Amino acid sequence: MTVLESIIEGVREDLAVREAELPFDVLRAKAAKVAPPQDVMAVLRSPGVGVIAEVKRRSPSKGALAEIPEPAELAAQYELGGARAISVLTEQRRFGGSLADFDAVRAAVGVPLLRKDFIVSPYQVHEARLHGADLVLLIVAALEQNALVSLLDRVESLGMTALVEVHTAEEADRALEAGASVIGVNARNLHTLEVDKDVFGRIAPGLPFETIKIAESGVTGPGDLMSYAGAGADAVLVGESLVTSGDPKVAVNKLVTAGSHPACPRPSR
Ligand SMILES: O=C(O)c1ccccc1NCC(=O)[C@H](O)[C@H](O)COP(=O)(O)O
Repeated sequence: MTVLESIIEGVREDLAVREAELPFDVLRAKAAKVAPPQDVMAVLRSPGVGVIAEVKRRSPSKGALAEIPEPAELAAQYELGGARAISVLTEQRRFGGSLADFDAVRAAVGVPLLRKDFIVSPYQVHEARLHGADLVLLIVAALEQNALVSLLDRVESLGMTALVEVHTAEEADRALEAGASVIGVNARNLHTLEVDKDVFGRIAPGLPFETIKIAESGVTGPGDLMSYAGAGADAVLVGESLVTSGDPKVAVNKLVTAGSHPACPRPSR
């Protein structure tokens, strides 16, 4: 079993518990009453290379990263530093996240929020909406094509935006066939955990100009942002280097400053 398969096995077990506690129909009805999501496409198309800053306590690849006793405080620092959006990991077993973290962050910041989890069921999409998500991650490697199409449609039917994550050219083709408008190219192979920062540069130039392109993982500072920008990134998604920085506001702001510098190559939208 690969790392991704084992994560999903745990996600399905935890999901079954939540479904038993709050039936799908009740969840859907509650989610329908939540204030509508933000126009994430407009935010992601704004000038400069954006930073999506992640609340990430631990990971299968690195183990414990940061305690983050107050995710709301971390997120507020990200927002003050200029993050364009914030990603909150809600998977508990491997990443130490939760929907309670998501709620705390939602209450603390105004920027769009990404529910970063291993979404395999419509239940999780409505759950994301119930908790105020604007963006939902869909990982191509975790989904059969029919499921990808149907979850993407569901995310969009609820007014949210799907960040469709790929790691290979074949997965990028599947994402485009499914109708993805925002594609994240993850440098991390979720089966082996190997990080290859050149993957973005191999895949992104082949994507349509109008597709929003997000470079995920392995960003350690402005140099990485600049090189992802040179390969066509509209935004970078950063976790580890921010949560371990000691000063997340400054660390985000260094990236934001690099992404808005006139010398930073970026798509003119
Ligand atoms: O981070 C991991 O080890 C990991 C392992 C298996 C599945 C997903 C994983 N991470 C999710 C992410 O995509 C990253 O949290 C995100 O791109 C930020 O990456 P980084 O800046 O390298 O923390």
